[in-house]
Amino acid sequence: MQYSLFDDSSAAHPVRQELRLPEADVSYYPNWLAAGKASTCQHALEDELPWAQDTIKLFGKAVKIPRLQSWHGDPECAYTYSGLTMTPKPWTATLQRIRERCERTLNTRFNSVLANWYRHGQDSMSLHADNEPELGPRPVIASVTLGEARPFIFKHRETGQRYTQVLEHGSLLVMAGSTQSHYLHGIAKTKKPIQGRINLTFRFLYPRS
Ligand SMILES: O=C(O)CCC(=O)C(=O)O
Ligand SMILES: [Fe+2]
Repeated sequence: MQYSLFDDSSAAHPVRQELRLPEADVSYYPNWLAAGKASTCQHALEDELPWAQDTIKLFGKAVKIPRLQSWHGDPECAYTYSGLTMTPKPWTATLQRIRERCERTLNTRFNSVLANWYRHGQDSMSLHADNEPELGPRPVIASVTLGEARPFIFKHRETGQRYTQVLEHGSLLVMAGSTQSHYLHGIAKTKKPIQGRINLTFRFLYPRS
């Protein structure tokens, strides 16, 4: 597919908003990708990735996750998520382009990405922290939204205080510092009739020693 994610000036100096969450480091970049490019990426990823509804173990029972997923990365990355060990599939052209753009905005490296496809309002992700040992103690997690806007919920682990940031089409949310130590995050179900959303969370995994 012929399109460039790099030929617009907004890529070099995207507008950044700092979210006011105590004991966290969270930034939000609205319109990080222009709407047309974000839609092109969304539809390319729908076709490109080998989406699957994976199964996790919940209290000893096999349960299908309420969304589709696909995990991609450099060959040395293997990742355990809710008891499910995944070996990464190779980067596709669209994932690689978005990865490079994230790396350029944040001046950091990512070696893997978890793609999530929330097909409708009944697809969700329960509250969790991205705190697997492979991520290290203060991971930088870059989360790109393509498609329907969904509220992203933060819940402080000690106080229980909740914060919501609606993640819009083409936006980038970055969680860094001690965010994962102090907060859980997730995407709730909704009864509203809504369109699909693809979310990409780029991570850097340290090899297991
Ligand atoms: O869909 C989202 O915005 C959240 C995804 C997420 O938290 C994850 O993949 O760990
Ligand atoms: Fe997460």
